[in-house]
Amino acid sequence: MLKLLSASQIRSADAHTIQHESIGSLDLMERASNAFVQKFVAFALDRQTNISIYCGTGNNGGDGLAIARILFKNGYKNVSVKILHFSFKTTSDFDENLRRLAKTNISAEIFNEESEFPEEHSPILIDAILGSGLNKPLEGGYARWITHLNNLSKKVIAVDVPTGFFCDAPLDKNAIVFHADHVISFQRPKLNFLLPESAQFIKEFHVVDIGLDEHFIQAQDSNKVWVEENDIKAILKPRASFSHKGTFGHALIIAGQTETMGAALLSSEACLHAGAGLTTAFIPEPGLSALNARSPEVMAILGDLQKIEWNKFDALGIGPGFGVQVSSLEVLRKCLTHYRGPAVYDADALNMLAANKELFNLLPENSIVCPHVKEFDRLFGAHKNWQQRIETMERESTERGLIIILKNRYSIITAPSGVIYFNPTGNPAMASGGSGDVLTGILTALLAQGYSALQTTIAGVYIHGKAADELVQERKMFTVPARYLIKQLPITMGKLINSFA
Ligand SMILES: NC(=O)C1=CN([C@@H]2O[C@H](COP(=O)(O)OP(=O)(O)OC[C@H]3O[C@@H](n4cnc5c(N)ncnc54)[C@H](O)[C@@H]3O)[C@@H](O)[C@H]2O)[C@@H](O)CC1
Ligand SMILES: Nc1ncnc2c1ncn2[C@@H]1O[C@H](COP(=O)(O)OP(=O)(O)O)[C@@H](O)[C@H]1O
Ligand SMILES: [K+]
Repeated sequence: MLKLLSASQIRSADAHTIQHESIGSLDLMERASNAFVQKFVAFALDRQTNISIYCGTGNNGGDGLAIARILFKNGYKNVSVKILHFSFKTTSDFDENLRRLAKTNISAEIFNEESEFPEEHSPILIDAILGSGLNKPLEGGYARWITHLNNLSKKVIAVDVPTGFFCDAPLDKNAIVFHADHVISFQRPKLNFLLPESAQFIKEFHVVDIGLDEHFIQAQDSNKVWVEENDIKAILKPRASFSHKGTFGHALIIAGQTETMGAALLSSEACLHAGAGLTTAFIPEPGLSALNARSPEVMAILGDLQKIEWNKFDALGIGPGFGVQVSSLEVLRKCLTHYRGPAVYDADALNMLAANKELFNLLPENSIVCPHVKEFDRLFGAHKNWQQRIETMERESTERGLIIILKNRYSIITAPSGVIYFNPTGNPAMASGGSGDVLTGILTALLAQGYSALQTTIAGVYIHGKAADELVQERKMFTVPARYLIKQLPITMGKLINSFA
């Protein structure tokens, strides 16, 4: 897991690295600029392309000057620099890079706040005006210039952070920000990149390593972490030689109504594919032939609550397509009063918990709840922004001992320990009904196999997104309907098993 840092912690990591690694700040800037260019080159632009680099006079601007020089050295001969000299203050590394730039043939023009906007013929703009040093919303000359540059509708690649974009403070949707097609950011993703409010400012971000001291970073006081593939490899265990279906637990999926039987089929089929030893689906009778036709491996209990032997099951997943009518509520109540094992609460189970707060208070510790944003707000009340939601889930997880997954592009997981996990996998090809039902199946399967609730959640959310990423990257699928996701699960999980663990 990688600790996520605030802008000021990154600044400390910069300073620490400079102090303890016998590297000067200028060399660190050169390293950062080289890392930027290496990523930039991978975009495979024609080297004849005109590129305008807009620089401020701080260290982000210093990066921009160094990037101009390094791009030029890499064969990009049509690079020009425009310096927005709006402040008397310059940093020494900016000054030194300006001296270095003067020794090249790269054209550089200087503008002040009142300057007329120059003609802009380059299709590519690099934003090195302001970076993580932003300390207040843009106004005056910066606001005027950024509004103008946005109106040009060029391709924009930002250095570290787009100008005007706060890394940590809640984003204002009316903020003036230099809209970026790509951000090439240093060392760590910034918190706000991971939240949906950033989408109006940033299309895609990339993180490049600039060699800051990782021991120092990992020792910082931050409760936010970025999950990595190795974390999942450390969780998932290979299947032992003499194992049998009993080894991998019996999962009960409670889902589906006549009109939403698909949700029950998807979640129970996902449970099967994610490795539960036995899967039983509690469904209404009209779904039986569909279940048998689709997943003959899955057993069924038809509609009658009395038939459920609660202590027979090692894991429970309840909610997908289940409805919120009286009979469903009765089943949910029975789960909360009669079942003591690990469980996943999703979809309609969450809607019923939202409407019946006394039941929500019965959720045992270490239960997993996995709302999407609407379910989340139904459960915990309306929120103004995603940072508020993170605060709520952190508080609810620690106070109630729950594991909460707030599903999104970068799904957020909070644990009773107070740690907040950000999941890196997943993509917009998954954005269609049924994807969440698959996640419930995966989580229930992992619980049945004996993984702890936290291990289950971190691994399950990762595997879910990773399966979709593989289908998009390897099979070039434009959309990933849930049933394709299910078929991919054993393959994705197979790749994540470390057989020497
Ligand atoms: N040694 C280091 O600290 C390194 C820094 N790097 C770069 O340095 C950047 C941070 O540099 P700086 O701290 O110099 O800051 P910036 O270059 O982001 O900003 C420059 C200055 O502008 C002023 N400012 C902030 N918000 C403003 C606003 N709304 N209106 C007007 N002025 C405003 C502040 O005084 C700030 O220090 C990073 O984003 C990264 O690009 C990299 O070169 C890596 C190494
Ligand atoms: N743009 C996206 N990027 C990454 N993951 C996505 C995206 N859109 C949807 N997903 C994932 O798909 C799932 C959708 O869940 P949910 O909204 O509950 O769907 P449903 O209830 O229709 O099955 C979540 O796990 C979510 O993280
Ligand atoms: K920038």
